[in-house]
Amino acid sequence: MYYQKILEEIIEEIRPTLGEGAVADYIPALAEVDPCQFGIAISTMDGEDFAAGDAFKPFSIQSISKVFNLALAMRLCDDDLWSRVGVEPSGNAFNSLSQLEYEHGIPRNPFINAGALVITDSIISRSSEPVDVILEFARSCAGNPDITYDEEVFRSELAHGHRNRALINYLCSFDNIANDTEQILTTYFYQCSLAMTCMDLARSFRFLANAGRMPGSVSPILSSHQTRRINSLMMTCGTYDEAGEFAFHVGLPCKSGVGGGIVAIVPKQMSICVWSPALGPKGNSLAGMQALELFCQKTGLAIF
Ligand SMILES: NC(=O)CC[C@H](N)C(=O)O
Repeated sequence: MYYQKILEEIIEEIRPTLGEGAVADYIPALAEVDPCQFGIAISTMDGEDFAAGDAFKPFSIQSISKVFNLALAMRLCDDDLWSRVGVEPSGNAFNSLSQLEYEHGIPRNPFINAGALVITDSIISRSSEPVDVILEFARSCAGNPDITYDEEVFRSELAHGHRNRALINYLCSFDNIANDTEQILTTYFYQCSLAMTCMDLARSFRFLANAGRMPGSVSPILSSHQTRRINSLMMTCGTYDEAGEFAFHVGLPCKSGVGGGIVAIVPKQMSICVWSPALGPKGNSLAGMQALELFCQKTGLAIF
């Protein structure tokens, strides 16, 4: 009940600021979401779940899906990835084009859009039905067979994803794409449109807090070495050009999405997901970041 009380306290403290910031309107379907919603969920290593607010309401996970995709790609073709995508924070917006030019088509990391497109491309090279494979992976991580893609969000992004289309063509010009660009975009927009709840996401990412293994499961999803690498990338690159602020104020590996969700990992203890759709200027949920900071202050949990 200790954690439940903390989550309730956080909601009370956050409530006056809900709605500050702006929803991501460059994807029209996301512009219609009520900005004042807020949910938070925790799933611990000993199998306890805690939730408050809108924690059971599905939302568009957007770039949080890049963690699923990186984990899948590391399972399928780990060694091939790191010559095609870097591991440094970009210091630029997640959808920036300019850095690709002077870095010769090698995206800085797998969590900016250019890097995620390369990762999706590598999954397509190894699987005949990538859209199904990604959905099945998300469902099995969450332990929820009802998770689906949100077709409206998918179609909205497919129709308006001009920057991603520019990025993939640019990557092609540097010979860093192996498959059909429309198939990669379709797969990427589907993964971004996954609709999941805070509770689904908190459960899904417990393997990242537990050396690659879901608590209670015998078969690991990733090795402990691979898991450490994903956590490191989340810490340094998971919230784009705000990763320094997150490390400073929160102190946990985090991954955000423009749907307003943020997942955070407390190694060996739990996975946390917060969601509130209104974003700050770097594309991260404002209330979500505040909630994670409050959580770490109240519990003293942090990796340093
Ligand atoms: N940061 C994000 O969540 C961005 C994901 C979004 N689908 C895009 O490609 O722009």
